[in-house]
Amino acid sequence: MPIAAAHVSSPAKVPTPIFPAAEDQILIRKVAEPGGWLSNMSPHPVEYEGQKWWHCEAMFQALRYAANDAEARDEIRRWKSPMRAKMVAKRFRDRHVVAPLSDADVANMRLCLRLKVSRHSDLGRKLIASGERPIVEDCSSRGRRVNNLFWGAVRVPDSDLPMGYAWEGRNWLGRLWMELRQELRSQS
Ligand SMILES: Nc1c(N[C@@H]2O[C@H](COP(=O)(O)O)[C@@H](O)[C@H]2O)[nH]c(=O)[nH]c1=O
Repeated sequence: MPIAAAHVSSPAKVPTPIFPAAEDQILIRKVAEPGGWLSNMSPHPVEYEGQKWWHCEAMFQALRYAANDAEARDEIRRWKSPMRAKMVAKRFRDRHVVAPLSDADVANMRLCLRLKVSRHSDLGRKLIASGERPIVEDCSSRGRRVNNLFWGAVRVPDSDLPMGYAWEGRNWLGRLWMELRQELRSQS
């Protein structure tokens, strides 16, 4: 699927959703933690249009740059450390053709997750085996920043709820994983 150069748009100015925490939820936090295989920082290489990426994070960050912006894309692709790739990507941010947190950014994230499970079939099986468990990128320790509230969610204490807290955030990463799980299940 070719990636069209997308155009800069801002995320919709609508209130951030609040949703319940569930006892059986899978949390995406650090790679070494149980849900870490769902993180874009996990060491699962992906391939796209003949190029190999060490992890989804680098590919995702690079897709914000034009396909012919070799300087940005190649520099991001060099780094085996996902945090390093993410930080290096920021150097070129004035050349973004895909605006962070835009619809095109979400579409790119969807593509990264698909490539990850298509190359690592064990992850696809693990995803299906997770049944209906909600998947949430837990960004609580990183604070209420706009990107955290977009890709993930943060805990909001609420002593009236069974878990003692709810989530605030759009949780796009978790939602895209749940969408892919549904799709894989319907194909299996
Ligand atoms: N910001 C962050 C993580 N969040 C990840 O960063 C990506 C979004 O990048 P951006 O929109 O540029 O902030 C996306 O993969 C999201 O899941 N993860 C981490 O371990 N540590 C971080 O500090």
